[in-house]
Amino acid sequence: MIYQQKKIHLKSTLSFWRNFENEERVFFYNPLEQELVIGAKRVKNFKAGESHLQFPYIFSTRTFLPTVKDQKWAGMGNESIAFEYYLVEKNGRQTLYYYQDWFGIQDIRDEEPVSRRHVYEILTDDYEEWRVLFNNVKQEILSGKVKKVVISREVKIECESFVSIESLLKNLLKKNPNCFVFAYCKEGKTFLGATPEVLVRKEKEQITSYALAGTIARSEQLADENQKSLLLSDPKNRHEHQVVLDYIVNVMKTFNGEVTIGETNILTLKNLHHLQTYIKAKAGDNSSLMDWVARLHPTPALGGYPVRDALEIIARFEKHERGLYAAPMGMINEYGDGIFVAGIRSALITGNMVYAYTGCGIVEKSTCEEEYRESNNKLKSILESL
Ligand SMILES: C=C(O[C@@H]1C=C(C(=O)O)C=C[C@H]1O)C(=O)O
Repeated sequence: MIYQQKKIHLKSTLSFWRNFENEERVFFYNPLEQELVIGAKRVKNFKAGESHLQFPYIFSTRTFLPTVKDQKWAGMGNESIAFEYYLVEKNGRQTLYYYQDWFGIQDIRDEEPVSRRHVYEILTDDYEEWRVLFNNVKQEILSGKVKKVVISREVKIECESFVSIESLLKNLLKKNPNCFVFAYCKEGKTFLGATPEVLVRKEKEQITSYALAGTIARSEQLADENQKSLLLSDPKNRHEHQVVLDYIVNVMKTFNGEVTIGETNILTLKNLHHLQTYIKAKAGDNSSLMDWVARLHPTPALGGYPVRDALEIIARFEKHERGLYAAPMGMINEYGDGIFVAGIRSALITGNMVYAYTGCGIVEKSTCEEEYRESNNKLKSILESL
C-alpha cells in the first residue's frame, strides 16, 4: 500500500472530521462491521475499471438518475474518490492512513462535539402536491402499466443558524444504531443521513443484497412483537416486499444460478419496522462490486417495477430532482470488497438550509394519506438529528 499507517487514540473520531473543516470529506459508519471510515482531502479520482488496490478505501457515488440539472446538486456524485487521510475505527482501535505526510493531522484538537439543538422551520407544505403525485402514479398502476412506483418528497427546512454537521452526525449515530450513518461534504454542501438500506455487499466471492420494503410505524400502544407479526402478515406490505425480492433474485440469477434467499424478517429502527430479506449469490464471473451496483440499482425498493417504466413515471411526475437521495454510495477496500447503501433518510445541507428527502413505495392497495404519514415517519431520522 502506498499509504503509511499509524495507530492513534482520539477521544472523539469527530475531531478528525472537524480538523479538515474546509476540505472535501466523507464519513461512513457501517453497523454490520461496526466500522467507521472518515476520509479527508481528495487525492485521486478513479476512472471506471481503474485499479485501486493501493488505496485503503475508495468512496464512490452515483446519482439516482444519471443526469442532474438542479444547481443545488451540482458536483455531487458520479465519482469514485480516494482521500489523502483516513481515520478507521474498528473494534475500538483507530488507525490513521496518510498518503505522504501527516502534517495536516499532528495537532488535532481532540474534543467531543457540542450537541446543538437547531431552531428550525419547515417551509414545505406539500400535501396537495403529494396528493396530485400520488393520484397520477396510482392511475399508472391501475392502468396496469406498472406494479409499484416509489415516490418521494423534498422537504425544505430553514434553520436559524448554520447547521452543525458534527452535531447532526453525533445525533444520527446515537439515535440510529443499526443504520449506516454517512456524510459527504464538498464545496460547502453536505449530503448526510442514516440509512438502513444495503444495496449490495461484496466479501470475496460472496455477493449479498437485501430486499427492504414494507413499513409500519412503531407504536407506543402496541408491543414491538405484536407489530412485527402484524407487518409480517399484512398483504399490502408483503406484496410491496415481494416485488423487490423477486427482482433482486432475478437479477442475481441472470449472472449466477445459485442464489440463496433468507427468511423474511423485521428490521426494527427507532421509529419504524421494515420487512427485510437477504439474498446471496457468488460473484463467480470476476465481477466487481461496482458491476453489481450497476446490475442492481435502482431496485424496486427505490424506483419501482418494472424499473424502466417506474423511472419514467418518477421523472415525469416528481417535481424535485433526487440527486443522491435513494442513490448508491459506498466504500470499497483495497481488495475490492465493500458495501453500497442507498442514500435514504437523508438530506442535502447548505449553510442554514436543509433539503430533506423521504418517500414510499406505492402499490395498488396504497392510500394517499397513509403513505404521506409513512413518509413523515421516515423524515423523523433527519428532524430528530436537528
Ligand atoms: C423510499 C424510502 O424508503 C424505502 C421504502 C420503503 C417502503 O415503502 O416501505 C421501505 C424502505 C425503503 O426501501 C425512504 O425512506 O425515503
